[in-house]
Amino acid sequence: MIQHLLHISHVSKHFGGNVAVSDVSFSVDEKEIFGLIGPNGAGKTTLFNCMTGFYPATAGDVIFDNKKINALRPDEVCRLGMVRTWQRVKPLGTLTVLENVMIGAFAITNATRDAEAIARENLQAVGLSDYADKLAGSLPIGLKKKLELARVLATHPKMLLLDEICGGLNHTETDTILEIIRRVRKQGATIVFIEHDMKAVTSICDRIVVLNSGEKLAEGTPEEITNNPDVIAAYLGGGYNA
Ligand SMILES: Nc1ncnc2c1ncn2[C@@H]1O[C@H](COP(=O)(O)OP(=O)(O)OP(=O)(O)O)[C@@H](O)[C@H]1O
Repeated sequence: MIQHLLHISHVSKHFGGNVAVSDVSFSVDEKEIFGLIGPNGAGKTTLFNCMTGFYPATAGDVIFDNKKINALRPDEVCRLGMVRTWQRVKPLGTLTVLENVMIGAFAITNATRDAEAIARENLQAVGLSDYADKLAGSLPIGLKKKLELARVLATHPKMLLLDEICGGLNHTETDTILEIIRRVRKQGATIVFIEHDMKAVTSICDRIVVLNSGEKLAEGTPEEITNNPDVIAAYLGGGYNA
């Protein structure tokens, strides 16, 4: 039976007088790849921050795996199985690639040997095994994004929140990341994906929510979203060709 793994219920986030997210509700099912799209400043990252304990929501509830997680800290949310990547990837540059991924693994084990084994497994999963001993700071952006994926995968998440994981990548790098995401879903994870690259979004997402000025503008399949006149007017532009 398909179950909602995540339920966002009437979530709002205000920064003083600035309403960044306004009364947004939607649900994500187990093993879905779910897209969160919208113009710059629409509130996508703020919503991720409210979901993962980095910001308290001003109003509303975040229910993950049947638990209300509004008041939890980011590390507590991570231990429950929801983990995020950052739009601007910031690995610990003076640690090796392996050590960076081990930090993720320490969310699920205290044993260094186990953390190393989990880290190596996930470096292999993203194709970074050959870079294990390199300093993370020395990697180009495409490999840093893969490192970011390996780090969150090492926490063995039920749900991954990916914030522009394809941002700044070329087509080949994007395709590789999308292939990894498909594989991760096949292995049982659920994915929420913030992305501006509409080709990537429509090729990988089962369903999409569109935010605009903090409000939910539309929800549907990629086909419904790319043909929605309100979404075309607010985000995709008149020249968009579904
Ligand atoms: N810490 C903060 N303090 C004050 N305002 C903030 C803060 N974080 C975000 N905002 C504001 O909230 C609104 C939504 O920003 P947010 O970064 O969530 O949008 P976004 O959809 O992720 O945009 P982008 O696609 O450019 O990343 C913007 O007006 C932004 O200036």
